[in-house]
Amino acid sequence: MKPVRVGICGLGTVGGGTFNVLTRNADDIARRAGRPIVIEQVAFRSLNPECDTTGIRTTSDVFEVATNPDIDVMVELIGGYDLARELVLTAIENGKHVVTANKALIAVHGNEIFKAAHEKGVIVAFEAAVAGGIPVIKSLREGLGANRIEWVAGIINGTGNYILTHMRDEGRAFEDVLAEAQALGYAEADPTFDVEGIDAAHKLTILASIAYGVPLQFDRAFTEGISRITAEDVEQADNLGYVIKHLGISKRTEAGLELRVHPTLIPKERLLANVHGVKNAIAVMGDAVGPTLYYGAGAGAEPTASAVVADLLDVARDISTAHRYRVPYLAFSGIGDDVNKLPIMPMEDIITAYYLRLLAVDRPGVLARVATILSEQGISIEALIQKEATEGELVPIILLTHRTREKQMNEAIRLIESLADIAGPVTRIRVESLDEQE
Ligand SMILES: NC(=O)C1=CN([C@@H]2O[C@H](COP(=O)(O)OP(=O)(O)OC[C@H]3O[C@@H](n4cnc5c(N)ncnc54)[C@H](O)[C@@H]3O)[C@@H](O)[C@H]2O)C=CC1
Ligand SMILES: N[C@@H](CC=O)C(=O)O
Repeated sequence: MKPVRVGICGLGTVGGGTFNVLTRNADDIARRAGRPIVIEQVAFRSLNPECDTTGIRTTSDVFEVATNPDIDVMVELIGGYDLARELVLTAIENGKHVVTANKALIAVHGNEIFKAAHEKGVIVAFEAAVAGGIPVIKSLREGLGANRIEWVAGIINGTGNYILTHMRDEGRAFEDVLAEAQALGYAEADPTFDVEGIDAAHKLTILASIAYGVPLQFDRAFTEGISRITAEDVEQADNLGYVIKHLGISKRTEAGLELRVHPTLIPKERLLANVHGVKNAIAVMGDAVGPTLYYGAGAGAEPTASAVVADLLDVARDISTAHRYRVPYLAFSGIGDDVNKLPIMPMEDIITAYYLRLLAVDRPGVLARVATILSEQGISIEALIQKEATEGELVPIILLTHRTREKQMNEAIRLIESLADIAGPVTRIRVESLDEQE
């Protein structure tokens, strides 16, 4: 059968991995796809020393690939928003299928890109955009296609989980572990995307769109990163029986969809609490199947390449089918008026339990004043740790609350921070028991 001809744009971590996996496993891939998948052209700024491009057409102009009539599928691995958008739209305009690992691109410009692809009858596949090598998009789109999805929750940033794991287990400094994750090729070009939760919010936006059949709404996601987590929080969470993980959480509720990314206390015995290093794990609850869990490498050259090449295999199989019969890539059906109108809930309406850490002046009555504020907001305390005070020092007070509405907690924190006995901002970490979820 006629080969599928691929053009790769970008030969960095993922581009290099994709090039090497496609080359090394060419025979197996051809057997699985029913036809060979060949690299026709590669565009890069500087050659990746791990890739032997001998005999392959190369260029420094990515648009040469997007417009090359000898190419069936363009693989976008340059990253970023604007140039990648222009490149992908050019490839679509030129009738090419597109495979990308670029979650920023899909989360922010996906609605426009899918509309263009739908009109042109081409495929835009993006398995590698969420959770590296874990086939969670395929699982949601196809394996769980019979289910009404109730919630999706998971660790979806490998760099962040790598940092939290090594800070906890080895007591290492944040910056030191981040530099290591960058050297290993896990981090984004701008690592603030990893540590401030933006990358995870991109991924959660994509997962929610597929899970519930809603348009991509990155601008509605609540996003908080791990940069303010201290060693003290990690230790106190441990004392209370919890582990701090950075989670993306999306739940279907009667009021709409929750879409939130933030550090979270999870009970130590939960599966997600035991996912370490660069590994990601996503739990999905379907009404028919119940809870399911997807686990594996969330970043890195060849794990991510595994997902990119899986998309190429899908494209190779799908292009022999009329496009209206293909599994829709984004939501439930074509891009049009029939999209699901489930609203994204305001963060103020989210209900969860909280871990609070405050620094208090050691004076009689301070705890009573804090407890009164919480009680006046209808918030009850589940556990409390107050450390011994040393003369003249501020005392950390750790509180674990029962579930309450975010709006009430915002007001309680505002009032606590205004007390003369309290120094500095209150640290708040949300708690997910995941009880009803696993
Ligand atoms: N590194 C990882 O583990 C993962 C990365 N991704 C995504 O994959 C994409 C690529 O990421 P990495 O490979 O890590 O980045 P990278 O920075 O290692 O590679 C990007 C490559 O594209 C090249 N490039 C950029 N603009 C170009 C242009 N105009 N013309 C030619 N070459 C150009 C750069 O020189 C670089 O070699 C990003 O969208 C990223 O979010 C997704 C999953 C995992
Ligand atoms: N920077 C990302 C790469 C994969 O998506 C991460 O660390 O998860």
